[in-house]
Amino acid sequence: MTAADAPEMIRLERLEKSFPGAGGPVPVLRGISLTVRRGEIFGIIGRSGAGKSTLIRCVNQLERASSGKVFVAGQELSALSGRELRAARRRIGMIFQHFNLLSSRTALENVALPLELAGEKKDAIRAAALPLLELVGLAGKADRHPSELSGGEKQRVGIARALASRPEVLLCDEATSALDPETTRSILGLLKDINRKLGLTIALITHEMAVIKEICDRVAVLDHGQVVEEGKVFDVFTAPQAEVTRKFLEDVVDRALPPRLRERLAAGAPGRGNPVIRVIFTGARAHDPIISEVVRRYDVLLNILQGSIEYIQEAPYGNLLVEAIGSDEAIAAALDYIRSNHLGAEILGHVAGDA
Ligand SMILES: Nc1ncnc2c1ncn2[C@@H]1O[C@H](COP(=O)(O)OP(=O)(O)OP(=O)(O)O)[C@@H](O)[C@H]1O
Repeated sequence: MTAADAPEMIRLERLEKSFPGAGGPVPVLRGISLTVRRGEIFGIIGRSGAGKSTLIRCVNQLERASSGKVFVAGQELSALSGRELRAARRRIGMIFQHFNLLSSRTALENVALPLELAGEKKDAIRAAALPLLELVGLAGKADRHPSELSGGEKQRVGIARALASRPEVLLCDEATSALDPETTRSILGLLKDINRKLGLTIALITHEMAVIKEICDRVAVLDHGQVVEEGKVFDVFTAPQAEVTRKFLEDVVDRALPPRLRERLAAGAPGRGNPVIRVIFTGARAHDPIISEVVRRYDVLLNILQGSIEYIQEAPYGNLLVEAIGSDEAIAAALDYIRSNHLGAEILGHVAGDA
C-alpha cells in the first residue's frame, strides 16, 4: 500500500467551475482541494451530476476551472497553455467509459496513435506499441479493429494507448461503467497490476462503491460539487461520516437491519428489554474470539441475529448484530470489555425479552 508520505502527484487547490445557465452561471465544482500521492490509486465517487467528469477533466485541463489551481508532478497546469500544456499532458494518460478508439484503425494502430502524434519514428512506434498490447493481454489481437473486439478488449486497447506516452498519471473516467461485472473485475485487476508494475498513479471517477472497494487506496466522496468525505478506503467503508457515503455503501456493505428485527426494535421501549448491539470488528481484531470471551467472562448471553465478514483492501471487516441478555450491570461491563478491545459497539435499540 502507498505510504501516506509519498510525494504528491496531483494537487487541486480550491477548484471552482461554473457553466453558463439560463439564469446565470451554474456552479458545478465548489472549492475542491485534493491531493493524490505518487503510486496511489485514488477514487472519486459521486452521484450523477455531482461534478466528477468535470473534476477529472480539470486535472488534464480538458476543462479549465473558473478559479483555483491544478498541479501535476509539481507543475502548475492551470498556468500553462499551448505547447507547454500539450507537453505537460503527455505525462497524463486517460481512459474513457466508451473507450474512444478510432474505428478505422487496428488495435495496434490505436495504441500507436499518441506516438505518431508526438512525431516518433515508425520503427520506434512499433517497438513501443506491441509490448503495450502484450502488457494488457492483447498481443494476439494487434490487427483486429475495434468492431472485432469485446468491450473489455476495447478498454484494454484504451489502457495500452493511454500508456503509450509513458505517463506518470492515469485518469479513468468511468472506465468500467459500460462493462459487465466480470469484465469490470478483470479491467480493475489490470489497472491494479499496472499501478504496481509501473508505479503509475491512478485517479478514477465512478458512481460504484464496488469499484472503489476493489482497487482504491483512498477515496473522496463528491456531492453537489464539494468533497464531503475523504480518507483511506478502509476507514471510509467502516466508519462513513456523510449521509451520501452511507447511501453508496448500502450497495456493498450490508449494514441494513433484517425487516423482522427492524419491527421488533420499533416496537421496543427505549431502555426496556434486551439491547440489540452492533459489534464492528476491523483489521487484525476481526479474528479474535471476543464474543465467546464476553460470554465466558460476564453473565451475559449473546444471541446472534446477523453477521457478516468482508474484506476491504484485503483487511477484514466484520459486522455482527447481537441481542444481549443479562442484567444492566453485566451488559454494561460486557460493552466496556468489547470497546476496550478496540472493537466498535453501538446499541441500536431494545427488543422485548420474550419476543
Ligand atoms: N459543458 C457543459 N456545459 C454546461 N453544463 C455542463 C457542462 N458539463 C457539465 N455540465 C453540468 O455540470 C454538472 C456536473 O456534470 P458532470 O458531468 O461533471 O457530473 P458527473 O458527476 O460526472 O455526472 P455523470 O455521472 O452523470 O456523468 C451537470 O449538471 C451537468 O449538466
